[in-house]
Order: sequence, then structure tokens, then C-alpha cells
Amino acid sequence: MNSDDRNDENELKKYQNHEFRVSLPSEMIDRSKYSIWSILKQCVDKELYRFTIPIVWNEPLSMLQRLAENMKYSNELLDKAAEMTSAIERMKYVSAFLVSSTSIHNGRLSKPFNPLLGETYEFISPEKNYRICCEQVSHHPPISAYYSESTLSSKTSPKWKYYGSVLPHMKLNILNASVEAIPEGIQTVELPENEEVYTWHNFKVNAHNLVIGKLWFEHTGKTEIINHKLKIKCVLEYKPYSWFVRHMSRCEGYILDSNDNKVALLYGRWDECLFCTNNVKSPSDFHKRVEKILAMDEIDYEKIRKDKNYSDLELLWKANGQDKAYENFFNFTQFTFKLNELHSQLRERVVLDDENKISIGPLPATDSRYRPDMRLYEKGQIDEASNEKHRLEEKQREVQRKTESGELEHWKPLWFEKCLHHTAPKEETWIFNNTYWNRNYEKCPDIF
Ligand SMILES: CC(C)CCC[C@@H](C)[C@H]1CC[C@H]2[C@@H]3CC=C4C[C@@H](O)CC[C@]4(C)[C@H]3CC[C@]12C
Repeated sequence: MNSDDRNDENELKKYQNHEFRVSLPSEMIDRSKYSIWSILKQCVDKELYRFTIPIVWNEPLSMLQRLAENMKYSNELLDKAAEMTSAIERMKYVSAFLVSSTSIHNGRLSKPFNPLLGETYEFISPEKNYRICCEQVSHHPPISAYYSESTLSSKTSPKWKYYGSVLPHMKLNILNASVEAIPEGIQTVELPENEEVYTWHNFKVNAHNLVIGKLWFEHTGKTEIINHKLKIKCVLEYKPYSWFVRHMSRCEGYILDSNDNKVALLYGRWDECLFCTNNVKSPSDFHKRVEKILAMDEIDYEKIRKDKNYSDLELLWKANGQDKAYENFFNFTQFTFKLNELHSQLRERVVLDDENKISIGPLPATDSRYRPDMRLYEKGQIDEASNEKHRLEEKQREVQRKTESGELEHWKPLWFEKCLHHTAPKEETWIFNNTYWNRNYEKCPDIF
């Protein structure tokens, strides 16, 4: 072993043992003086991304980092999906993964920073069992693409892949003072060992009470997860809050086999837990029994497992109750704090993992963690952050002008390519070209 190897080993240990920060450098400021409505109401019939919303309504993360957050329960649920021997069971865990990814955004009443064109973000889980790479591939309209994979492999390919793109259309509803964000774009999970491809579209998000009262967000709508190989489907619905029923965040659904027969029922809360039963005879009885569980002050999952009234119930997913949200820190959790931390191993050098497969750092200059405006905002330097944000947007506009006048070549994303989806008919998507992890950043643009 030469000294370089030893150094690598030490660096890797440092990465693995790195104690991530447990809060942000500064608490968020009081927003009550900044009316968001006075700005939003000018945006009727226009796409909201064309308007500058005061920076105090932002959270110190970019949309790319928000997408990386969807990974929080991936090793629990996608690993499990990949391990199941029955396709119906696999579908259950892919569905639970979608629900778990919604839970992460609960209570996050701020707008993430709009990524600059060419901005990237990578996150390798500290346990090193998955990695994700995101890129802002279009500016107007804003499109963020992401690709993630398990770094555990089954034979030669990763155990699972999860990728897609998001274009958040924001629509304003003047009458009830709400904003609706409709994410366009197809999301895919692949389980290579079973040669299965699952796709779906994300739920929309409604922001209520923008004028008076307490701002709150709600995910609603219906979606279908399709296993294209076996034609198995899961239909999932997030119910809007209704004053009459007074139920929040309810999520219900069912799984259909290839002959369109219901083979399983799902019910739960997208911010808390998801239950399932194979007894499809009486959905209303199933819903009632789960409602009883949800009504408990503190759900005792251990007790439920042993209770014979619930013997047919399967708990597919529950939120990690220990990871509490910090109200003074934009409702971030401990997991969220990690996302924008720029620790030395990410900055300085290449570190290889035990099998010399995964290199950790250095980051390209386009990584969201290097965004100066977000860094200032995180420290509570609001005015400086706002000026920097303005400077970056101006810089981006200048490049755009030069592109339009032909002075500069048209920008092509570096790590993703737009094409037709290989499995879902007629859908356009962005596919990862698998070159990012070679860490050759020569072509990275200067955006910050
Ligand atoms: C008026 C202001 C405060 C409105 C802010 C709207 C914000 C909260 C909206 C706009 C776009 C939305 C995002 C659109 C798409 C996705 C992808 C999905 O997989 C998880 C939710 C997520 C990440 C949404 C989270 C909430 C979101 C960021």
C-alpha cells in the first residue's frame, strides 16, 4: 500500500464518519411583514416562474436538492421492492416509495431556489447505498432532471434505478387565494433483476391561505403506477381535506393484476404511514379499521401487529418519527440539513470507496452547494443573498441574450439527454448519459 492509498483510506473514513451538522447557521426570519399575495396576484394567467418572489419566501435549498430529498426512504423501500419474489409485493413497495417521497415535503411552506441552467447536484448517501445526480436541463420552462441508483448491485446492474424530470407548472387561483403546482414529467423506477419498469406522474401540490390565515400545503389528486412488463397497476389517490370529514392527508388505493382484478387495497396518510391488505372484499371495513389506528394519539405499531383485528394488515411504510421537523429552520429535518452542507471531503479531492467503485468528490463548480446566494441566505444575510441572487439571474440572462443573438452556441445539458421514454409510449423524458460519475468537469459552464 503506498501513501496515496493510505490517504484515500483515511479520507474515506472521514467521509463515512463525518458528523453532519445538526442545524442551519441561522434561524429563518419572520415573514409576516412580507405579503406574498401582492406579488402573486399580478401573475394571473401567467407562469409563476417568470416572477420574482421576495427571497424571504425561499428556503435555502434549490429545487434539485428538493428532488434529492425524495430519496430519504429509498433504501428501506426500493431495496425491499427489489428483494420481493412476487410482482404484487414489488408493486406494493414501489407504491409505498412514492407515498414516502410525498411525506418529506410536508410542512415545507417555502419556495426552493429556482436552479440556474446547468446547475447540478449530487448526493451520495453517507451509508453509501445510493447516489443521485440532478441537473437543471431547461430554464424557460424550468425543468429539473434526476437519476439515482442503488449502489448495491444485483449481478452486474444496480438493484434499482429511479429517475425522471419535473417541470412545476404553478397556477394561481385568485378566487380562493391559492396556488396549485402541477408537476409535469414522467417518473420511472427500474428493477433490473426482474427486468421491470414502473412509471407514474407526480401528485399536484396546493398552497392554501396565501392572503390570511395559516398557510398550508396539500398534495392531492390521482395517479397510476404501471408495471409495464406484467401490466400490473396501482391506482393511488390523495384526498383533499374536506371540512365535513375532517381528515387530512388521506391516501387510498388499490392494486390491479394483469386481468384488472383487485388484488390488494392500500390506505393511510401520505405524511405518516401506509397500510395494505390482500383481503379486497370490503374496502370500507379496511378503511374504517385503519382510521381507528390513525385516530390513536401515538400509533403503537408493535401492538397493531399482534392484534388479531388487524391480522390481515401489512404496514408498508411509516415515517421516521425521530426525524422531527424544526419550525425555526424552514421545517427542515436532520436529513434536510445534510443536503447543503459543503464538507471538506466533497470539496477537495477524489476519494474511492472500499471497492474502488464510487468516488466521493470533488464536486463540479456547478453544484448547488456552491451557490453563493443560497449560502448567504442560509447564514441569514438576507439582503446580501438577494443581491447575489439578482446578480446570478442577470448573468444567466446575459448568456441567454448571447445565445439568442448567435454569439454563443446553444446550451446542451451535460449529463442528461432528452428522448422518448424507452417503455412508456409517447412520453418525452430526460435520460442520464452515465458520464457524470467519471468526474470530468472540463465542459462545466461558469454559472455562479
Ligand atoms: C407561493 C409559494 C410559497 C409557493 C411555493 C410552492 C412550492 C412549495 C412548490 C412549487 C413546486 C413544488 C414541487 C413540484 C414537484 C415536486 C416533485 C415531487 O416528487 C415532490 C414534491 C415536489 C418537490 C414539489 C414540492 C412543492 C413545490 C416546491
